[in-house]
Amino acid sequence: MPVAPESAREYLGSQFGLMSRYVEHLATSAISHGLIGPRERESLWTRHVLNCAVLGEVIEPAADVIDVGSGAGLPGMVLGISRPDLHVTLVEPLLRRSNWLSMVIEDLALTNVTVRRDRAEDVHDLRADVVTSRAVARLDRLTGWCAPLVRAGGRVVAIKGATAQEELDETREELVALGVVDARIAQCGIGVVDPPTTAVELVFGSTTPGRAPKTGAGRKKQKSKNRRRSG
Ligand SMILES: C[S@@+](CC[C@H](N)C(=O)[O-])C[C@H]1O[C@@H](n2cnc3c(N)ncnc32)[C@H](O)[C@@H]1O
Repeated sequence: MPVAPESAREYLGSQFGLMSRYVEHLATSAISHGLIGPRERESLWTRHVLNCAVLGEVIEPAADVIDVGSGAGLPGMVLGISRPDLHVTLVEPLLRRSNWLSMVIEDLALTNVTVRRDRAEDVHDLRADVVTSRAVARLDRLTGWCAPLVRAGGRVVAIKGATAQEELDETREELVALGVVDARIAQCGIGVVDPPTTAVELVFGSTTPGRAPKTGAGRKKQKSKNRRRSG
């Protein structure tokens, strides 16, 4: 099994044992099922688990979290394990991945993590204080999917690489149109992971965010529907 760095033991405290079991699943069945590349095996603890666990630094106690595009549970499963106070829903559309996630939840007996097999944009009945994601889509597209899942005053927290600021600058207009009232970049895990994890935090206003405005054909369809209704 991949050897955990000392910082993992210190950082995770009482949750270290459970996280080690999750890493065992990542290093075995997640690789054999093609959810994680075999070359990632030696860096599971640093590039994946700790990189995601430190995101907990910007998530308030007992928050409801939706993780969009969880894949092998990154960052959602890691947050659910490292922070048992959170209630986490993993949204993942692919059957093989969502089945694997359910199997891990059962094996670890996690009562605060559930899986929803769906695309984020097709989820209409869930809202959370924080919507997380890593490596799923560019910020404007991702926010279009995530905004309807955020409670009024809540946040999207997306792990991004070194280009976070550039992506934020390029998409600012679209983000404002989607209801974002404040955007900032957080460095998480200073002294725990090197480099620290860069996260973009998008704060939504006090009114509930809606779906992305319809364009072209969608708008026309809606107009003619309205005409039929009023006629
Ligand atoms: C590159 S993987 C990243 C997985 C994981 N977040 C990580 O960092 O390792 C992207 C994941 O997003 C999922 N995905 C793609 N489109 C999605 C959508 N519209 N809604 C939710 N998940 C989506 C894919 O199935 C895939 O598991």
